Amino acid sequence: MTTTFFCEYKPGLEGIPAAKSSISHVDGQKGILEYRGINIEELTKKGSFLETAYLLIWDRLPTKEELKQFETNILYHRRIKYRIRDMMKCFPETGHPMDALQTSAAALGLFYSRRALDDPEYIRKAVVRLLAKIPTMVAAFHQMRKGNDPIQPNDELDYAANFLYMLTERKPDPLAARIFDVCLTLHAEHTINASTFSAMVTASTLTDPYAVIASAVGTLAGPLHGGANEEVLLMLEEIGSIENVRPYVEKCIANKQKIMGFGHRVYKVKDPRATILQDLVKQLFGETGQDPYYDIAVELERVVEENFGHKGIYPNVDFYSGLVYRKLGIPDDLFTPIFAIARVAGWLAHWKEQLAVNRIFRPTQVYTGVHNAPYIPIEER
Ligand SMILES: CC(=O)SCCNC(=O)CCNC(=O)[C@H](O)C(C)(C)COP(=O)(O)OP(=O)(O)OC[C@H]1O[C@@H](n2cnc3c(N)ncnc32)[C@H](O)[C@@H]1OP(=O)(O)O
Ligand SMILES: O=C([O-])CC(=O)C(=O)O
Repeated sequence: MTTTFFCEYKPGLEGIPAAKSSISHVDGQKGILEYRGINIEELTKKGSFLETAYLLIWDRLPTKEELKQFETNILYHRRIKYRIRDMMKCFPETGHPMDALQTSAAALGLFYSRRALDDPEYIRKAVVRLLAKIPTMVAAFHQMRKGNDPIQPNDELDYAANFLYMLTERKPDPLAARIFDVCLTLHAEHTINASTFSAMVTASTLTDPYAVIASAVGTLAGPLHGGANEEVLLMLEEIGSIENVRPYVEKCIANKQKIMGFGHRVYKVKDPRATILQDLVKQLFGETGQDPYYDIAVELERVVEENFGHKGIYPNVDFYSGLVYRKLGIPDDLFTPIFAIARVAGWLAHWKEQLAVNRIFRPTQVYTGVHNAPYIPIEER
């Protein structure tokens, strides 16, 4: 029997619509990103991360009372069960925090997996629990791998400030907390990227939301996606000086090696989030002094544009974020977990949207193997 294919096979599903969504929109030619129609520049200037999460998940900006209630609910659920802490204590301290996060997010399902997906209250609680507990789990693993007890959430601090506090046990200064909150808003959502697609595929089987988030965390970790933010700093260190930028780019061209933090499936101009993040690094110079890696990054952007601009290869969101986090005193291997903390908002919005119109994802493939192959007994192979 022959199978008819109605559309051309596209590696990486480039340009193939796999869903309808009203959550966010990217104009890759003009460099515009909107969440529920609101431009990202506007949201980062005027809004907060939790307000943005509410907007993404419930399709409108919250009223003052709704936002207060949402923030209070999240604050109330920030602690994690001692059994999850004990489980995390057994993780190898040399393990990557993204692996620790994926495992811990999945473990939440052991406690809360009722799967009442048609119950709005179940959905609301899952949203609150995941947004509340993921940062606590990231910070707890960070403390425990250093041999410390986890630092309990501080009820006087908001979402962003509390995360920074749980990393250091020091209340961050208001500018640092505000900049971190802007970073979370910037990373909260980005249409049907790889990790969101992963979340949607997992959601489409009607499994529990903890499995949805765990699968998305695993996908985000890769160096072609969220994991690139950590790789960028390694690359800047390897380059080491402004003079080495051009030889480094030439070496990448000769070896057909990707330059981390550059290129995007959708943007053919500079990612608008990279522009905002670059401004944030510069703002932090006022507080913590210049950074030699920033100068290398700027030169790298110039040389990459010179060589690859014609191909539409410009900095993406992962290029400048690590420099901001370093200025905030955050260790490099927490950069991608921080991306995950923010992206939980977008993943949950897509989970909810998927459930409303669900049909299991089950694409087709172009079979390239043989037929009627003989079974050769093991002694004859
Ligand atoms: C949050 C995020 O996920 S943002 C992306 C983070 N990832 C990175 O920064 C890793 C580096 N970038 C990349 O690997 C890619 O640009 C991706 C994965 C982001 C997008 O991949 P795709 O859309 O599949 O583009 P693809 O890899 O096919 O590249 C298209 C062309 O641009 C080139 N190219 C793309 N990105 C880069 C790069 N960073 N450095 C050098 N060349 C690049 C490719 O070599 C290819 O060239 P060719 O047509 O001559 O063969
Ligand atoms: O959209 C993409 O493919 C990757 C990206 O920038 C994101 O997930 O933020």
